[in-house]
Amino acid sequence: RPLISQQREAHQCFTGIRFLYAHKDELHSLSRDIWSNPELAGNEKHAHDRLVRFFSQDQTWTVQSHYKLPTAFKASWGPVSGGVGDPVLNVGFLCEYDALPGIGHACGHNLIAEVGAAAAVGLKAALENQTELPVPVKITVLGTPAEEELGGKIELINAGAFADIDLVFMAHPAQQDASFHPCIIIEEMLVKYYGKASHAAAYPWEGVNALDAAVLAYSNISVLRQQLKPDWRIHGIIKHGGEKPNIIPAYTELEFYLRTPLLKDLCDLKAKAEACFRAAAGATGCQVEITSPTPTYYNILPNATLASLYESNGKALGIHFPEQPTSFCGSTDFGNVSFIVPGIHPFFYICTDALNHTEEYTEAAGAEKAQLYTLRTAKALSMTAVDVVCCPDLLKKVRDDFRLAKLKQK
Ligand SMILES: NCCC[C@H](NC(=O)CCN)C(=O)O
Repeated sequence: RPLISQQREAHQCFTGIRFLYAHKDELHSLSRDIWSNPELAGNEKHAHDRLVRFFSQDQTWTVQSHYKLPTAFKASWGPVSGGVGDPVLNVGFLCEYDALPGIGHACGHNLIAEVGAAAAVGLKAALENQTELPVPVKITVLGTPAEEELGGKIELINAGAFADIDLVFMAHPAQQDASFHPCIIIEEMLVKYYGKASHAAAYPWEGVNALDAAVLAYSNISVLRQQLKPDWRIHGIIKHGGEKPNIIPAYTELEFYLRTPLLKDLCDLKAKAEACFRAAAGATGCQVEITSPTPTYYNILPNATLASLYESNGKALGIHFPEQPTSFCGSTDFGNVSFIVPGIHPFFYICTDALNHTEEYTEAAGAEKAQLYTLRTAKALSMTAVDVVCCPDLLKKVRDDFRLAKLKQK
């Protein structure tokens, strides 16, 4: 690229970084407030209102609260630069903000909200007053609730919220920095056993024990696990196990998560798991009902160009990317987004060795020392967005990677 374009781009990045540095306390207070008021999937009212206020205070953002879902929102800015009538490039940033039952922000979604908001306002600062961008650029921030459960992004996809977005950026706290980690497919299974109550001492022979069915189901799955491929996962809990020791349980409920890297493997795993659940019903004489209450979360599609840009920008900011990042074997509804819009979902270190979904991670996600890493991640995302909006060749490569990654899934 001509030197003049590179210099202009470097200047834009610098402006974005300086803006984020100047607003670091405000950004920390945003995530700290969300962290102090943890809310479960679909109930993130406080976080929603806080983020809506954050964007509304700058009147250049157009903010839609309760956008398509009660606790989702949309904030849009632009378009800026480009010729009148030119197609607009709409750059999306995602904020998650749901917490976990009992342990608060143990997955650091308060920091995801901060990263998404910070990267968006950083990009806006970088692009403001630009008159020579190759295409007009618009920024859209989507508040995407209910990642830990329900699949808020999938509902937003189905409601058309991603239809006009061209690129999508978010980042997730973990144990290490990684520009890409695949995240695997997940399907939930809810299993209900119906038996018959009876006095457990006086007339046990009259009862049909739904807890026995649940225990057998749990054991069947544990035995099955020995024969599964190393990268498949199946794990669950007994959600309802009866009322009282002297009442033979007439009803029990289990919730299981099934995960595989490939969709075709998920079908095999589902069939094996169902056989385990039905066998437990047969052995105990219970009726069984098996459902999948939430939509399937897909694996994340890689985008090699975005990942390599993110790594270069991250390294320039001091981020260390291990050669072989240890695997984070979780799942996310961002996977579904990655199938419809080119995007990136890097992971970032937050100055702790604690593991996600533990109380120690909750502590770390609210700590001051996570801030340097969180804002550095936001800066790397903004810089990556600047690279793509300033260089049509890169945008083309990003789109080519997206098409190729989808083809490889078939
Ligand atoms: N019911 C969906 C669970 C998703 C959950 N996601 C994560 O832990 C990663 C991001 N929060 C999971 O168990 O993988």
